[in-house]
Amino acid sequence: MTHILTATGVTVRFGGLTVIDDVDLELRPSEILGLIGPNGAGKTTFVNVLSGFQKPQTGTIRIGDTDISATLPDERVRRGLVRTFQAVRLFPALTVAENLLAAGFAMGQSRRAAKAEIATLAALLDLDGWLNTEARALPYGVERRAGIARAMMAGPAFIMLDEPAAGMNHEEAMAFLSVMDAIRARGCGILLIEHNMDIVFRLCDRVQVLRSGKVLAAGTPDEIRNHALVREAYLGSAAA
Ligand SMILES: Nc1ncnc2c1ncn2[C@@H]1O[C@H](COP(=O)(O)OP(=O)(O)OP(=O)(O)O)[C@@H](O)[C@H]1O
Repeated sequence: MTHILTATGVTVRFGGLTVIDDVDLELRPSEILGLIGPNGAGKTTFVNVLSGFQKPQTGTIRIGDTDISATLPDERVRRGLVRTFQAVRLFPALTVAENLLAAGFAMGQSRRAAKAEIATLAALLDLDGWLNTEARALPYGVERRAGIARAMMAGPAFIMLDEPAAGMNHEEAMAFLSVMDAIRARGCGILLIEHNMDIVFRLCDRVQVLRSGKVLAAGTPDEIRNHALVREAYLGSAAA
């Protein structure tokens, strides 16, 4: 059975401010869904809700038919829903391999199983030459790939990436495109928060646009690129 990640009717208020207003979202296996919108639109807050770090006022999160709305972040990871953060949070004094091993142990994997997974992910994410480097010494793009590898140690069905290409140079951003394709090829659905529209339009199967906590538009990259409201509200002349 194909499980879909579904969020329905999510609303989040901070004091009197509604930052997410009745938002729905669906993510399928092997799909890359872009979540875009201006600063403060509510993208990170929405990922916090999906990952269990933010309790919404209303709304339901499901994987397949299972309602996971009441579960804690760790439980969601065990159910196959993982995320990365805008700031990569590796243990700085541990090597990349040690960081990944720690993530495997946290999932209850044996040393042997974790090491096999590390080898697979290192090849997938082009980390082979970096496994014995301390996290604090990693170049920026490599550090972000290591953060994704750590999240992938859980063997997720869905991964949510919060601005994974922020601060990457052009070469790193292009390498990042093939990393996303490799993750998708494993059957993993990807929710991608990204400000780089070149990356979003190249990678995503569908794009959902948030503005002021509401869904402004949703569709294929072509539909979004040509959507009058989106062009006006967000893309401006950059979409031309
Ligand atoms: N813990 C909080 N308490 C109060 N307000 C918050 C909190 N977290 C976020 N906000 C507000 O909620 C709104 C949405 O913020 P959020 O970070 O989700 O937007 P975003 O779309 O991810 O923006 P960016 O692209 O800048 O990361 C903003 O107005 C922000 O100031």
